[in-house]
Amino acid sequence: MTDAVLPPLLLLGGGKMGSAMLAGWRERGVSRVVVIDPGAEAQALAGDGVEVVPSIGAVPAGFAPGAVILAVKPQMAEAAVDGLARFAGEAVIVSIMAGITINWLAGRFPGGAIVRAMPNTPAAVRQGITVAVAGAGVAPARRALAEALLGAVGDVAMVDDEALLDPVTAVSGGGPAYVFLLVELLEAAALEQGIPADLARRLARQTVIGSAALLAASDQPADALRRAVTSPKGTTERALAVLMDDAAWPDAMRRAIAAATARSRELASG
Ligand SMILES: NC(=O)c1ccc[n+]([C@@H]2O[C@H](COP(=O)([O-])OP(=O)(O)OC[C@H]3O[C@@H](n4cnc5c(N)ncnc54)[C@H](O)[C@@H]3O)[C@@H](O)[C@H]2O)c1
Ligand code: PRO
Repeated sequence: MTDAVLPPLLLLGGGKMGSAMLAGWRERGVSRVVVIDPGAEAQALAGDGVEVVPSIGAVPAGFAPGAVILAVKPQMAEAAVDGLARFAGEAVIVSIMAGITINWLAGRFPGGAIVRAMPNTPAAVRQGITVAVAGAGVAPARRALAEALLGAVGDVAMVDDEALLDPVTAVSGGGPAYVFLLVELLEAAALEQGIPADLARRLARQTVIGSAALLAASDQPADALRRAVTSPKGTTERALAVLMDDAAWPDAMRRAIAAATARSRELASG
């Protein structure tokens, strides 16, 4: 399905994630996209078959999208989807909003085919990973279209259990933030050890970029790649002993993921 011709699309919210996905659909040769976004910045998305309108009322008359993608903040979902239900007869509804459940969406798109998904920002460079779940009774062709739209920006895993979306949001949805924090912390620690600022930044960035590329290119798991860096009685062993002291890093990561998972569930309950 990933090479299939994409139908006209309606995108609600052309912010960070919406615009990243739009770039992927453009690469796949989508013919027409209407983006609803009242923000001035979204105007930059217009051109080459993409129209940007400020409200649902301004969607061109007769426009019949094959999919409606919901990419506004969960807190504004209620107001933002008002008036969109009329598209649900023809279109699959794909939501990427954190914590917004299929049940909630079914209340706003009665009888609609709904797919709930959680992508991440590496989608902007087509290196994302999205986990998605289709609502009950979504026809295979609509499910496949949703998968193709999400697959335009990276890997996709379809699952059957919607409850998985909360920990997925914590792990891969927010995951890039934890990696970028690592870059920030590495840079700060380098500065503290007297490395000049421009070199500290270069070292921190390229270490994470290079490590990710090595992981991608290698057939070895992460722990083997870690061991390959860690010489017995060497410097890395000393550093890892600090990070793992009292299970500091494992414990912090466990608590962080549990906290984000709980927040995703909170968003779901309103
Ligand atoms: N940023 C991430 O890492 C990430 C990852 C996965 C999922 N998500 C989900 O994607 C959604 C969008 O997040 P984002 O980071 O792109 O946010 P964002 O703030 O960058 O984008 C939201 C966009 O919605 C627009 N908007 C506001 N009100 C609107 C309305 N009534 N109608 C249409 N558009 C409206 C804003 O102008 C903005 O451009 C959220 O629900 C979030 O949970 C985000
Ligand atoms: N960003 C969104 C949030 O922080 C969802 C995952 C990544 O809520």
